[in-house]
Amino acid sequence: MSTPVTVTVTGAAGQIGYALLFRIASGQLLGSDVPVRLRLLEITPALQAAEGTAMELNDGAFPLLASIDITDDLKTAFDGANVALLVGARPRTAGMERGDLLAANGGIFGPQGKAINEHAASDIKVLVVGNPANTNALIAQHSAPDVPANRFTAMTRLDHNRAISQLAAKLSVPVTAIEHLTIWGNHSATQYPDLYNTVVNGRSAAEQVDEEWLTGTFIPEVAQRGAAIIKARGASSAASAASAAIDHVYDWVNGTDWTSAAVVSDGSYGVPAGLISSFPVRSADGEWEIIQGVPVNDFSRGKIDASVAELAAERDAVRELGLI
Ligand SMILES: NC(=O)C1=CN([C@@H]2O[C@H](COP(=O)(O)OP(=O)(O)OC[C@H]3O[C@@H](n4cnc5c(N)ncnc54)[C@H](O)[C@@H]3O)[C@@H](O)[C@H]2O)C=CC1
Ligand SMILES: O=C([O-])CC(=O)C(=O)O
Repeated sequence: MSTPVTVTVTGAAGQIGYALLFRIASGQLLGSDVPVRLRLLEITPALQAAEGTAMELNDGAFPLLASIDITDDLKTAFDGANVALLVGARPRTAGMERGDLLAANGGIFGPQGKAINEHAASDIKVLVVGNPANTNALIAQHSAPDVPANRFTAMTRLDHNRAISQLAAKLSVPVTAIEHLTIWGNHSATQYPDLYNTVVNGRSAAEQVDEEWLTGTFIPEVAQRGAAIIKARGASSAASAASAAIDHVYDWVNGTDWTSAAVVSDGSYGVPAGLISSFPVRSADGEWEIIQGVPVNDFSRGKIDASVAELAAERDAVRELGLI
């Protein structure tokens, strides 16, 4: 058994937290031989609910769960953290303008980034799940100038997994037959799931589906899947979001040849350096690397540019608000 890894989860009493914490405790986040210390950050009124979740975690008698701390204090939450899952965010409510949403989230992700800068372990890895995830990650990253920028990531793995599932169903193949799928851009309705570079049983996926399905069904259904889940369930995706967060961190720590993650752009594929955008990535030795040389055709170029333009507009808006 290795030494325990400290994992901080914000918004721990929320829906995603409830699905996520049990999977972390069971060893699925880091590996079946890695003990974890959980730090649960919540706002003060939700501390009691977080205590309830902690009671249930204890009742799971997980062999890998070394300790659980519950707090509303940022320093306590991030002190010595090796992995931070930033799930808690301010949701958009009726009548709220986009600027208000960004400002409210700046008030959460700015101080959390600062606390990570000051108190987290030197190997800290951050995954932002709370929406708008890419721009919340950008705010946190800018508030942590001493942490390497590439430690801040945002989640597009749920979109990636949704796209794999939709394609597998369409082609009547198992999900394991699908390789090299990429989500580009923002975790929003402008995201672009790219089938031109996706390979299924050794052949291009785009060649195995008709163009009408690709543009008229697949792309919008992947991009709007979150809204479809809200309509059907009466609540937003929680277990699937938690599952994708597990996949993202597991692959970051343990390595993968190809997946999708929103990482800080180095200018690859014409995405302005500094934006946190989804790319095809691989991971080795605990570091994401943007996969180079993926062909981008004219159709893909237009879709990627549109999503990246939205990210740039969000960046400009938070810059105007003084959040970065
Ligand atoms: N990137 C992605 O693919 C996905 C992102 N999401 C986003 O994840 C976020 C969480 O979703 P749910 O768990 O369903 O929401 P939820 O509303 O059930 O839970 C959020 C929790 O965060 C807490 N919270 C709020 N502000 C906080 C702060 N400053 N510090 C610590 N905790 C705080 C709340 O008290 C609440 O318990 C939302 O922003 C949602 O839009 C959801 C699904 C997919
Ligand atoms: O819109 C939401 O809160 C949920 C979300 O991001 C998704 O399901 O992709």
